[in-house]
Amino acid sequence: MALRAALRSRSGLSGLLSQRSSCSSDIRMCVSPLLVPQERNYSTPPKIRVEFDQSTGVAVMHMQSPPVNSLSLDFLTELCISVEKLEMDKSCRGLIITSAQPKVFSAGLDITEMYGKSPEHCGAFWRSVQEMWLKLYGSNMVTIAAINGSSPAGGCLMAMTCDYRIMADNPRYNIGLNETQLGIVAPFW
Ligand SMILES: CCCCCCCCCC/C=C/CC(=O)SCCNC(=O)CCNC(=O)[C@H](O)C(C)(C)COP(=O)(O)OP(=O)(O)OC[C@H]1O[C@@H](n2cnc3c(N)ncnc32)[C@H](O)[C@@H]1OP(=O)(O)O
Repeated sequence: MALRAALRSRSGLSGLLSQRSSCSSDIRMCVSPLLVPQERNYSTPPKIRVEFDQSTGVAVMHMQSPPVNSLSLDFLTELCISVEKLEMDKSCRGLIITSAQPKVFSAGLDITEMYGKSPEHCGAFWRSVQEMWLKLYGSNMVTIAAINGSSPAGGCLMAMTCDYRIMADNPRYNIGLNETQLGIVAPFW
């Protein structure tokens, strides 16, 4: 009940979704082995910003990777580490994922990760995709995708792994799986 109330409160969804076409502890990190080699590059701004409200137990994760929050290896690694850190904080019971970019929740997998890369990089990339949806789908937190923009393909996958999805009511925003149109076949898991 408290969580539901919290989600309706100022840190909740109404504010996030009202942005239609323009948006304007000490925890020891326990990072999965898959993520260890991918340390954050501190010369670039963070792609994920997390606001955790201790009083409500709800965290809001803002995806802020311009222009379209495409899911690159770096982005996914940062996202997974953020989820893991929140997961370890038992006072965090709810997670809202949303976009800080105008008009786009996430453009899906970063197309530039899919060509001209070494087999090792491709392997790491696809593992990070798998890690992302496993982490969100298996999370103990109540997870909500506040979809405040278009969310094709991998963006849709990310939303689907959450417990709840709420999408801004704007006919310009689309969501769905378009892999067949693109000629991409998701690898066997
Ligand atoms: C629980 C179940 C587990 C099993 C899972 C099985 C299912 C697997 C599904 C997961 C697989 C997913 C595959 C993919 O995700 S492939 C990526 C597919 N994505 C797309 O096709 C989206 C393409 N983009 C768009 O439609 C539009 O860009 C947009 C998101 C609607 C935004 O439109 P807008 O007009 O605002 O912006 P632009 O189109 O001008 O784009 C701005 C710049 O961003 C670059 N861009 C866009 N999308 C991507 C991308 N995906 N990767 C990399 N870069 C991207 C675009 O090129 C522009 O760059 P520029 O300014 O340099 O030109």
